[in-house]
Amino acid sequence: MDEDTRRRHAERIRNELLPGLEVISENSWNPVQVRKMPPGWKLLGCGNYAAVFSYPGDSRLAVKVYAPGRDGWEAERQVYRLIGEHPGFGRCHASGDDGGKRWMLLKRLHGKTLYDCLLEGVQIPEQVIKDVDDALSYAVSRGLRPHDVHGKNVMLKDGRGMVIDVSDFLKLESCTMWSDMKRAYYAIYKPLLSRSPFPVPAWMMDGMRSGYRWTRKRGKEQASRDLPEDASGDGMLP
Ligand SMILES: Nc1ncnc2c1ncn2[C@@H]1O[C@H](COP(=O)(O)OP(=O)(O)OP(=O)(O)O)[C@@H](O)[C@H]1O
Repeated sequence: MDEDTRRRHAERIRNELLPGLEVISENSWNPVQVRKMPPGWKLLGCGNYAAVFSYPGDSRLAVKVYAPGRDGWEAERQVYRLIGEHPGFGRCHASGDDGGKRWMLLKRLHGKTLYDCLLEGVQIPEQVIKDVDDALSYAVSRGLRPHDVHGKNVMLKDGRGMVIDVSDFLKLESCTMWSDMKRAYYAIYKPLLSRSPFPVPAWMMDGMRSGYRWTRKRGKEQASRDLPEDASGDGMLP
């Protein structure tokens, strides 16, 4: 995207979207809420930190606006700068902080998250796993540490996989979510579900997520107990 186009989009976001927009976050463990939104802009989704909108008149673009009081904007900008252009990731074309309203103009991603594929019984090809592996190796080669890569943060589009959330890639602690996900894919999904996938009920997905969260928490507690006393600071934990 050239500099003029970038400036034009930034002005439109500044003048048309931000003045009529109210995104609030009550806490960091629940999705933000959009209280007010100007006409013509449509909500694509809410995370715990930010809301993402479609860009009127251009289906290749999306605008992410962070809720006041939620950090992550600076780190996410930095990660996108380091990633540059790669088919396994989105892209940030421009960003700004206008009177505390922090936004990013992103490449809009069209597709289905792996979580939704399971819920809807959509087949997840092995290529997705390979694409995400490639993307994460590339991220590591750029000095990043992939973090929080799980079924809701990986998208399937035309048989290919893409990582949609890179906001935690500067965190120092290691994260096993993607290797756990891959293990489940090869041990359970590929032999049992990949040939004739069926919709996995939401209650079962929620049960698996809770079980997984509980196992991770137990693992971390165990690891912290196993550390020698002078090495038990949080930064040492996996
Ligand atoms: N580039 C994009 N194109 C289309 N939709 C997107 C894009 N980025 C995010 N979304 C949608 O917006 C939702 C929220 O975005 P995202 O997960 O990045 O927010 P967040 O607050 O940073 O997330 P988290 O709660 O994981 O920290 C996503 O679940 C997805 O539905």
